[in-house]
Amino acid sequence: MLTVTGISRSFGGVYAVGDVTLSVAEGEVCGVIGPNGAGKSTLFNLITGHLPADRGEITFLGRRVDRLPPHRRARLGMSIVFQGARVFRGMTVRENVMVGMHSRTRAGFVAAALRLPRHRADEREIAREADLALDRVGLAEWADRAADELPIGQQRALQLARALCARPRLLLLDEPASGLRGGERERLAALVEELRASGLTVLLIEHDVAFVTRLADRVVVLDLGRVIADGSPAEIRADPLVLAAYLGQAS
Ligand SMILES: Nc1ncnc2c1ncn2[C@@H]1O[C@H](COP(=O)(O)OP(=O)(O)OP(=O)(O)O)[C@@H](O)[C@H]1O
Repeated sequence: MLTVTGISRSFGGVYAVGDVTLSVAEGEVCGVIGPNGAGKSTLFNLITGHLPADRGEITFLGRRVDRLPPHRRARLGMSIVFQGARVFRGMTVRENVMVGMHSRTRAGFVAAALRLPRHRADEREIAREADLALDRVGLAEWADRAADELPIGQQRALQLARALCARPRLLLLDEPASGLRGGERERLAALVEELRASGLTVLLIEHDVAFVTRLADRVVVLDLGRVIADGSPAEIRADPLVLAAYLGQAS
């Protein structure tokens, strides 16, 4: 589904991501882990197009996408949940999911501004889709509550619902477990498992090794911008290079 070949990006002459090659197969959960500063967020931004690459190729569903802007990649089926994304205060949970869906409607901005009947029909359709997404992430009964009243774990689920409304093929999650406690982490992991079971492909970038190795079919390990290991969670846990990279950080 996704192939990244020899992608590189430097800042001030230092490679944040250097010659990284990886692929994600349809239906799998692929994890990317690495110690602080390993280049995980940079790699994520290169894949989504929020950062241009110095070199390398990215193909998605058989198409070269590395020159496309982020919204074109999104339209092809990449949906992103950014690290630490917030909810919009003063809006309900449903309205939070509806934000951003208006650009896809038939009636468009003018009809919305004038509140024409076409716009009202669009609003109903968008609300219906938002409710379906909320149901998928287990938030249906919270739809009319203020979004900022949700506990943080459910705010993460809300962000997933927003990403699902774009009907993605590939879901990119940047450190979704950060700031979550034990029980919330468990619920998020179960949710990612459910989404995978429903046919979504997931690329998961995480600092939390236990969270990734529990969920991922395959794990790619970055250190200092380079891939140092690529294999099953069991292979990764036993890899001396991986252990050294993490122990190096702890010392
Ligand atoms: N916009 C930028 N300008 C300059 N240097 C940057 C920029 N973004 C990242 N870097 C550098 O690139 C390297 C990789 O950073 P990156 O944030 O991708 O790592 P990471 O693995 O996501 O780390 P963390 O787990 O701490 O989020 C770091 O040395 C960082 O300082």
